[in-house]
Amino acid sequence: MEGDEGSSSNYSIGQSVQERGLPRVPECYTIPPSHRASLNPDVADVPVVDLAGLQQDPAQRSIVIDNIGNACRRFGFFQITNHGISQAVLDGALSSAFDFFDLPAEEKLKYMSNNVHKPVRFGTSLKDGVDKIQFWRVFLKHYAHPLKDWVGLWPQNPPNYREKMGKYCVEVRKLAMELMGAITESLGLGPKYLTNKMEDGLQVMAVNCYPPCPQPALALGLPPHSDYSCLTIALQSSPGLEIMGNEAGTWRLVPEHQGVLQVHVGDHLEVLSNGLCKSVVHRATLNCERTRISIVSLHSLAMDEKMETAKELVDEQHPKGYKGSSFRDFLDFLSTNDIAQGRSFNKTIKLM
Ligand SMILES: O=C(O)CCC(=O)C(=O)O
Ligand SMILES: [Fe+2]
Repeated sequence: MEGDEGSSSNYSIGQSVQERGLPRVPECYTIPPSHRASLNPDVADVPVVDLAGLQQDPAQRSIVIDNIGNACRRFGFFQITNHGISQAVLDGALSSAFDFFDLPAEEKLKYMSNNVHKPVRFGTSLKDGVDKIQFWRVFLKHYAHPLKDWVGLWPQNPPNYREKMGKYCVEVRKLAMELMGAITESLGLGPKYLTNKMEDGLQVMAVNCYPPCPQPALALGLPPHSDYSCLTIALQSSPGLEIMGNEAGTWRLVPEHQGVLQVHVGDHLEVLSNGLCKSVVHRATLNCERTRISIVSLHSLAMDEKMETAKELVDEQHPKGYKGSSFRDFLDFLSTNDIAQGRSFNKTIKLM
């Protein structure tokens, strides 16, 4: 997530839960009952948008654009099929991520850092010893666009990580650009409204690994948050993502469909659209059986480029609801605020 909560651990990351011999978790260190996940969650009824029509005649294209626009306004979230990224590329990215997290701890700890400004960093929310396991996740984050500027800093191990993850990053970015065009078109701003700014924009990959958790009902993988991006595209190895329904506090599990990708409206798209699109609040839940990986591609404007509300969407009835902010503003906020404690950058940029 573009927001995380410290990164230190006494665990030797990559060992199985059994090898770590984790004790049971004292109640006082688990998340409060009101924030715990159900082990039998309701399933979300979220749109699955078939992107094939985007390449077809104008009538087909406008149906797909309407579907995307409606999903962004109603849910801030949708899933996509026929997105053009082959199963082999998706599987390659996932397997290189699994291989990375399977490496011996020393190899991963080379990238360990708490500094949120670092372009490549490894971290963990398995906090400070065996007691405090509110959040049960290890992650690797790295910048990805332009690939040639960053790929040389990515892990050299496993040996195919750069190639397999690099291929996925390039393709998923192309897809994000296409989706952003469709979304700005659905807002009446035209398909090229953000193209130039997105060309120079950031792509940050959050590769998350949630090892099996002995008590998944007492912890979470990631706390509730919305992404500080324009648009996020996520690929997961198995279910675990939950989104908040329109009624606050109602969590729904995103159902699994083979080959499908998940699209989240991020805070910056909410700002651009003057609140017409809502960034989706989501969290990652855990299970006790298998490791889950999610590969999250966050797309935003350049580091110092402020996202402002489109003036075309502001009038007397719809006054500007947000102040402009850049990705760097967010990182600065993150380095001094603990998002796991409920601090949200999004709230600080709302004018009303
Ligand atoms: O693991 C997931 O499905 C969610 C990850 C996420 O929300 C993030 O990295 O921002
Ligand atoms: Fe997220």
